[in-house]
Amino acid sequence: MDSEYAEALKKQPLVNVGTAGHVDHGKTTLIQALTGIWASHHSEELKRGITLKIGYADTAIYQCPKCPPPQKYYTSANLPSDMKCKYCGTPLEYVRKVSFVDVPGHEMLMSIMLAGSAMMDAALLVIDATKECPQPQTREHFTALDIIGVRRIIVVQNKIDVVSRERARESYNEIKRFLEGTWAEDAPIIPVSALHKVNIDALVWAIEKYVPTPERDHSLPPRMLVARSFDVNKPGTPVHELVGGVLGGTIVQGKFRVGDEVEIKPGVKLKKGGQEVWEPLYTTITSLKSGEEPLEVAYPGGLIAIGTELDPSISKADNLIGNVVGKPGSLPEPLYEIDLEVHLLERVVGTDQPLKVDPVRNGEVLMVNVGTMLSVGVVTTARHDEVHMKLKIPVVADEGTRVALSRQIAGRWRLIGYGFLK
Ligand SMILES: Nc1nc2c(ncn2[C@@H]2O[C@H](COP(=O)(O)OP(=O)(O)OP(=O)(O)O)[C@@H](O)[C@H]2O)c(=O)[nH]1
Ligand SMILES: [Mg+2]
Ligand SMILES: [Mg+2]
Ligand SMILES: [Zn+2]
Repeated sequence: MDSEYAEALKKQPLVNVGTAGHVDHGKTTLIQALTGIWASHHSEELKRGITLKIGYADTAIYQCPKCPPPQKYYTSANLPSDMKCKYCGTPLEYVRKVSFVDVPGHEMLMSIMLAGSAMMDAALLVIDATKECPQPQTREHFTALDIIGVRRIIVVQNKIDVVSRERARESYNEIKRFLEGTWAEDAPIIPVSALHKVNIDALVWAIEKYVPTPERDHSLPPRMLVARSFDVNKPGTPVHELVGGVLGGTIVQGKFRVGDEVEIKPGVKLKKGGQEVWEPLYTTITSLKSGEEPLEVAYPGGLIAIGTELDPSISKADNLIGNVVGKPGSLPEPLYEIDLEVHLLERVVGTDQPLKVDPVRNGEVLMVNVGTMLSVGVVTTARHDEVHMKLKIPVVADEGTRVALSRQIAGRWRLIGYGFLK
């Protein structure tokens, strides 16, 4: 391990754990129990009590070297101020930082869940023990994790504070039956109360056991998926004090350094001779941050904020969501048309009653999720599993990348399958 990476282990999370699950099952409450942070703070989210955007919160995990698991585990959310074990008084040891990516469960917000899952190394599938399992978005998010390739999950059976012992057992059996015969059949199931912070140490233990920090090849050309973008200047800031646009996202490979030249693709939309075209942006990284921690070099893991010299009006209000950041010349060309090898699900799982998935038809409009990019396109040819589409917003991805496909059914986008980019 090089010394720069050893330093990064102390400063930034190097693993992302996401949430998944039906609306109101307690995903954001669980992230708060783990991190101490309410990750869903936009005014509209607070007003409506539902998560609308991708949320983030980091936590640091500590352990007591003397106590057994799960009691030995602590997080930033319950760290004693004297940094000593509350059972035996031994000074606690730092283990690692973990970043949590919180997604909405509402059926209307499936595209945001798909973008969020592009950033996850593992997921917590949160299931409300008071409700029969599976609920529609329990099924749909579970399928999405499979499609995006997040095949490391911990099932969190939540709200055990409000169920009888009998219902808890029944709920456990429903979960077991739901997972039976799937890739997640042996996933651990941890009962908790996110609201009352019961058994959270057992969940931290499961995260330590089942979600190791991924080993990555840091020599790959760097790439970041943009999940947020901002103008961080307060209104009325004098021109000479303005700072450039900020991009928030997760690095999927390689590492970025302050001072690096970068390209951002597909970039910004322009009109040229009546045609909409996207022009890449070029800029220099002026700062890097993981949470509040300034970094010289940033590795995959957590939400990294990249400060740039871009005109902040370009990056304001999440304008650059879905873009990919890399070294100039290293990113694939934006694709305005795509060829896909399509694999449809047998059933639409996000509806109340699962429906059969009809084949892809010529002329129909599909929603396409690639990384954090959301686009829609018209199918121009569909022959068996070969589909050609014209996209409204171009996507930037390598050959072989998995693309999630959704179709409007009764006014809602429903996941129907995936395709490989040819
Ligand atoms: N009794 C009880 N209530 C809980 C628990 N966890 C969450 N809740 C409540 O369930 C409701 C929904 O919680 P959220 O954390 O917003 O659920 P969510 O899954 O993030 O919801 P969306 O993001 O909108 O899908 C809130 O009223 C929480 O207080 C729990 O362990 N016990
Ligand atoms: Mg939420
Ligand atoms: Mg809610
Ligand atoms: Zn102890």
